[in-house]
Amino acid sequence: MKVSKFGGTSVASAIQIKKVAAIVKADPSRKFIVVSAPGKRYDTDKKVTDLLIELAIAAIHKEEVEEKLFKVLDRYKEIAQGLELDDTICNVIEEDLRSRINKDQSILELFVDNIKASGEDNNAKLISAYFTSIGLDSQYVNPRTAGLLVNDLPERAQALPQAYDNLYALKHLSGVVVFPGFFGFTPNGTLRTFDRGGSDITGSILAAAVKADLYENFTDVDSVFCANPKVVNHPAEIEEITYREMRELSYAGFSVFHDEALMPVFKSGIPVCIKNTNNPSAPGTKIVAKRKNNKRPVTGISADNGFSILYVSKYLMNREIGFGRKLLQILEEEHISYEHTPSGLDDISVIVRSHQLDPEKEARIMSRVLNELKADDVHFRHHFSMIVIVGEGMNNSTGLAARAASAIANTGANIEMINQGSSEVSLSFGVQESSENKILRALYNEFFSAVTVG
Ligand SMILES: Nc1ncnc2c1ncn2[C@@H]1O[C@H](COP(=O)(O)OP(=O)(O)O)[C@@H](O)[C@H]1O
Ligand SMILES: N[C@@H](CC(=O)OP(=O)(O)O)C(=O)O
Repeated sequence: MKVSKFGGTSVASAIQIKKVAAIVKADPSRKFIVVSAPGKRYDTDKKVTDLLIELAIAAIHKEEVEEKLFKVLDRYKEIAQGLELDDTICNVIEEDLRSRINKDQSILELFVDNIKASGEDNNAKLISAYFTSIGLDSQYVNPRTAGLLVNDLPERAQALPQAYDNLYALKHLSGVVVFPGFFGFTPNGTLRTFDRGGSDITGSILAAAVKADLYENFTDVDSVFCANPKVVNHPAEIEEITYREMRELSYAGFSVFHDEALMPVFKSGIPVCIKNTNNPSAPGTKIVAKRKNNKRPVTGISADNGFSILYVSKYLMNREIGFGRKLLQILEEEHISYEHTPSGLDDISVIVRSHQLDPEKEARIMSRVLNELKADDVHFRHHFSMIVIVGEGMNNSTGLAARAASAIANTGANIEMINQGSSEVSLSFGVQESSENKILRALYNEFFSAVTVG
């Protein structure tokens, strides 16, 4: 039995949803269908989730919401018409959305999460109605009724252990189950969404809970590529990749699969297959515990921007017991998580995602580091990208860091930071954001050109 998740691009229009139905019909073992909100139909289009965020913000600011509401409703109407569904489903969706907008706004994150989640919730209702209309025995299942329990982190919820036992019971439902991705409920009934792109997480939780044989993740590309196809021309396809490699690459910028979606299936040993809704006969990419083919040291190279560096120097830092702990504690108290901490004898840098910072926070942190840690120098630098080279074979390969550094140097770009992950499956380079794409292309040429990918 399979859990099949269809991403935003796969459910963005009536034409796409017809392809989904054909895929589901073609294989009776596809019992659990997890769906996203309608995504982009073309490059400059807006995802319904983004339209819903705009709607929620307008409501919070007491602005006129009707126009924004109709932008969302029109997407569903166009889909319903293309699928030849009558008005009933659109009326259900409009009523649902209006009731969410009229909810209490005293806790803003709760209000926004509730509106955001309607994207997948209403799409699941619509897709189930369509399946039924074409004679496919199907039912929409609500995550609350099903017991998808999560902790109380707004926009970043995580499943609670109890969720897996609750969802196991869905195995006994008849027909195809259509399940909305992206959100769950706390034990006291509060709706919480996962991180953006989090329908992948729902699919993984469900696959682990019902002990699926395979978790299929349908998207708009034939496979996971060795590098972002929007930056590198025709990158090589990856046939098989380990959970560990995929998590490193997803976290560092491969937007095709959410990094947090790997843990539930990894723990249960359920293989994942990334497939293309527009070309379902293509074999796709398998994510597995152990790869057969290890002939190349590097499996993929990813890049992501939006990083800042906190630089701290103090003479004799190496002799001071607890300096690193105190520094990280200051960040902890500002609710900032960190990515890397490369250090020298008298200095340390902390790499953080820039979206966690603002000018006041930065000023507070710098002042505390100067006053409490008596640092000689402290400052923030912004607009950095992290380029990460990943491969299970890297720990047995000599000279790889030198090859990477020289490929980067040949682009004329400066390396601001190098970090070898402790697991030795990854090597990260901090570079200026403006050099990101040319470095990614140079590294791709260094490690992949003229090599057969297995
Ligand atoms: N290394 C990669 N391999 C494949 N796709 C990638 C990679 N890096 C970025 N992408 C992008 O991820 C996109 C698919 O992810 P996403 O837009 O989240 O799809 P969905 O709508 O199915 O959730 C692809 O269209 C592709 O442009
Ligand atoms: N719709 C949500 C969740 C999601 O997973 O979407 P997608 O499958 O389009 O990445 C978002 O845009 O974040």
